[in-house]
Parts: sequence; structure tokens; C-alpha cells
Amino acid sequence: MSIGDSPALRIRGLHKRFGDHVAVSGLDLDMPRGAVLALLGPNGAGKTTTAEICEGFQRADEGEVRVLGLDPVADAERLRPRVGVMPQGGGAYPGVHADEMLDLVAACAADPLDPSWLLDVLGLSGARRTSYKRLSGGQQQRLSLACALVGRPELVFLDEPTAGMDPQARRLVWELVGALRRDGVSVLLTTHLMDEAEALADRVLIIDRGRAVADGSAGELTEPEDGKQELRFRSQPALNLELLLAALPEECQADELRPGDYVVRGVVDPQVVSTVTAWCAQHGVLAHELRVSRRSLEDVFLELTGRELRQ
Ligand SMILES: Nc1ncnc2c1ncn2[C@@H]1O[C@H](COP(=O)(O)OP(=O)(O)OP(=O)(O)O)[C@@H](O)[C@H]1O
Repeated sequence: MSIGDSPALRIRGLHKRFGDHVAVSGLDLDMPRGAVLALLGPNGAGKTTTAEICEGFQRADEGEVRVLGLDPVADAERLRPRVGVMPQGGGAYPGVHADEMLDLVAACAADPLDPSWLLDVLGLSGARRTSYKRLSGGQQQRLSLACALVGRPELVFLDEPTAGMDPQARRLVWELVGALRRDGVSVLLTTHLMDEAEALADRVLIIDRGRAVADGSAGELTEPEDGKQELRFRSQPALNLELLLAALPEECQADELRPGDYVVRGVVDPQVVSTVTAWCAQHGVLAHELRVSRRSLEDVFLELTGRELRQ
């Protein structure tokens, strides 16, 4: 395979330790050209470490990493003009003005986008003469995204790109990622937002404790197992679910996920729906937002990575 045909990313058996702490443990990852891949995982799962190894900012202890067919450390010079990076939390010299920073990055690219057009697209025209430290958190994020995109990269790393952004800015970033995909740019996105992964990514890789625990499209990952679906509804908190369970087929489960938020899991056929609504009527319970659906990506994520808080 020539370098031109090579995938955006190919990782085999990646290991990375910090002292005694294992951050990445035997990770494999394949990302074709033009794909948007979301890396999901709890805090400390190894997402940023993996991305930084691909970006050439950290060295792997073991394993093979190929970025656009090249080695991110040995071929760093060749990769730099082809790859855009939006790091977690951004970062810049505090006194630099927004336009100076973007101009500086643009000057390093062979065929940059017009920086003032990009500032405009990202809603930063009014802040072009504002120093980095005086930009709001969301504006700093947008400037960081502009810096990642100004060189017309073939592959972009976006580490929690919408963290701390207001809904308008988040929507703008989503639209931009959609535009990148339409232009055939490959995007590796790390995020904690399930709706972001579902909306943007062709593929989702869930990692936990440095290992891949699931890989597929959001649709594949949330596919009901053995025809099992969920019936969800909202009502007053603390319904007596023992009574509801007694009316349902034995293999069904019923849980209160959050106060007043109920789920019945199992083979949810028309009979089960009718039993639940009849039970509600009998007990004077008004069920709101009753719907039969597949598991959400968040459910799959919590099933795979557990519900306990990570240290
Ligand atoms: N430079 C470092 N020195 C020591 N430990 C580190 C370093 N960088 C990361 N780690 C540790 O490696 C593990 C993986 O960190 P990483 O930042 O890759 O996780 P993450 O999945 O990106 O987490 P988050 O969602 O919180 O950003 C964590 O336990 C972290 O504390």
C-alpha cells in the first residue's frame, strides 16, 4: 500500500505508561480516510494520551502508530502541514491578539485559508484585536479550532472541542465538522458528550482503562440485543415497581433510572406496552413521554464502563 492510500490512522498494540500508571494498554484503532471517529471513555481512560501519541507530542512505549501512513515522531516534519490539532484546553501566549495568533499559524502553512474569513466563520471577527487572555473560554476554544483548520489539514484532532461552549457555539462547531466530513477531511474527536458522538461520528470507539471495549457506528452499538428494546416513561417518583414487575412477563426488568424516570427492559412487544399502560391506569399513574426505543449510546457507555465515578 502506498502512503497515499494509507488510512488516516492505524494503531496496533499501543502501550503507554506514566511511571507505574498504565494509561494505554494494547490499543488497536483503524480510521479510514474521510471518516469522523469519536473516542469516548471515562475520565482517565487514555483518550488524550492516544491522541497526543498520534499527534507526535508523546512517544509510545510499545506498538505501531501510523498517521496518514507515516510515523508521528520520525516523520513529524512531513506530517505537520497535513495535520491540524485542537488540544484540550487550548493554550497560547496570554498577550497575543486573536488575529495575530491565527496569522502566525497560517504563515506556517503552504496554502492557508484566509484567516479573516475563518475568524468571521467562527464568530470571532469582533474579537480579532482582543488578547488571548481576555477572550471568553468559548472564544478561546473557537480560536483554537481556527488554528487547527487554517492550514487545510487532511486530518484533524479535536480534543473535547465543544467543552465549555454555549449551545450556539456548539452548533457552529458541529456544522463545521459536518463541512469537514463533506470535504473528505478525517477527524478524530474525543468527547464526553454522547449526543456529539452520535451526531458527528461515523464510528465510535469506546475506550476504558486504555483498552478498546467497543467499536462501531452509534447505530451498531445501540442495536438491541436479541430483539430486546426499552420502554421508557416519566411519572411521579418512587412508583412501586415490584407491582409493575408482577404484571409483566418474567424476563422483563423495570428500573427507576432517576427520580421519576422509568425504564422497562426486555422483549418489548405490543402486549408489554399494553400491560404497562393498563397497570398505570389501574394505579392512577399518568405516564408522560412513553416511548419504545433502543438503548441510548449513554446506556451502552455506562454498561461497558460502569457507573462508578473515576478517580
Ligand atoms: N503526563 C502525565 N504524567 C502522568 N500521568 C499522566 C500524564 N498524562 C496522562 N496521565 C494519566 O494517564 C491516564 C490517561 O490520561 P488521559 O489524559 O489520556 O485520559 P483521558 O481519557 O483523556 O481523560 P479525560 O477524559 O479526563 O480528559 C490518566 O490516569 C492520567 O492521569
